[in-house]
Amino acid sequence: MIKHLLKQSKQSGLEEIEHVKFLIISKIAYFALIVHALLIPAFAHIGANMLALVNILSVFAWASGIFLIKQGLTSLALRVFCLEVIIHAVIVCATLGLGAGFQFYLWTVSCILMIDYQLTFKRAAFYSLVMIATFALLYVFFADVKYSFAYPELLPHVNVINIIIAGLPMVYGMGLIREITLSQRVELTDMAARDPLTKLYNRRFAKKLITAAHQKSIELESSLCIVMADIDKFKNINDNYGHEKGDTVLINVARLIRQFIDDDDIAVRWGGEEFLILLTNTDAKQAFAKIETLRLKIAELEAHHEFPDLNVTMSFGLIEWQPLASIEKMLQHADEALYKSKHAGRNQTTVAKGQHPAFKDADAVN
Ligand SMILES: Nc1nc2c(ncn2[C@@H]2O[C@H](COP(=O)(O)OP(=O)(O)OP(=O)(O)O)[C@@H](O)[C@H]2O)c(=O)[nH]1
Repeated sequence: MIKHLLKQSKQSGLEEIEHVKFLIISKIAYFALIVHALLIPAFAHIGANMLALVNILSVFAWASGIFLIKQGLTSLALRVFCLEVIIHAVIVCATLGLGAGFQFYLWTVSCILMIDYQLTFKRAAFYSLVMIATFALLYVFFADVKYSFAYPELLPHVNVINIIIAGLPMVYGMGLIREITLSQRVELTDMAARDPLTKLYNRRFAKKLITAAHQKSIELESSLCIVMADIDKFKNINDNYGHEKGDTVLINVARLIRQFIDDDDIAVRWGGEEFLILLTNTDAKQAFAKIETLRLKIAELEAHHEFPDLNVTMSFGLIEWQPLASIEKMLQHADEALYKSKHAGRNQTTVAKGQHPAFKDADAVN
């Protein structure tokens, strides 16, 4: 239920909490309105006419609150509900005694007040403490009030029902805060790990992933390839078609790379128009074939009706990771291979010198 509500809410952060709170409070308000309306004949039936009258006022208070919620004044509605609950709890306890359990709603209200973000923390805490003090004072002043109406045998059941109904919003509220906190933590971790434009991993975060993938490849004795990739003449794209189009090209290239790699592979926005791809379980020969396919796909990418003459190509440099070599050394070799691709005319893939038997005779494979 909580997850369902969170999914309904598209906002993030405090707005998300406010929106979910709005959904919950709306539901609770309708529920309370119906319960209070049903209690009017019930109280009249047991002879507690005063309570029946109070319940009419309560129905009016809950209906006003619902109206305020519909006007977008959720926080004000919340305060109306809190006031209603306090006054009602005190009057009911003074009339029926504490055995019916209506005093427990004060605890519910004290929790709800703490998640009213329009109140400062100090003020919310103060009001909550007033609720708890009121709860304690009820035991001081009304401990001796005896139930003197019809159906006394039902009192323990009413007590249990009130305890459960009063407790549910507290458990529900804690569950809600827990889910929101968890989902926001995941969101924040993801935001810290990814480049906002391309949604690929950013360089800082990727280093951890690359190190972990390297360790794993050593343990499994599997091959691992580092590929450095750079969009050709990207400055010209910006200059000729505008920075926004340049951004779109970056997004489209990143999407293609993401679609192209396997689940265990890692794609990183390494710099402005430079990307790093880590291909796991892949030797240099396989990586070369794979990257060549990607290169051709990228060259087909920007047949854009708006800019029919816009060609996007990429140059690549790749190296198979020698298990004992450092990440810095491997990145340096992959960069050198990329530089060779650029130097040899761009839109090509170069395998770093002497890195794999399949390429042992070649300085570079273009
Ligand atoms: N639109 C856009 N441009 C960016 C972004 N980051 C970097 N750039 C631009 O990318 C361009 C990179 O240009 P250069 O490093 O000269 O390289 P190049 O034009 O791609 O030439 P070669 O790499 O030699 O093929 C610069 O003009 C940067 O302003 C970005 O996030 N969006």
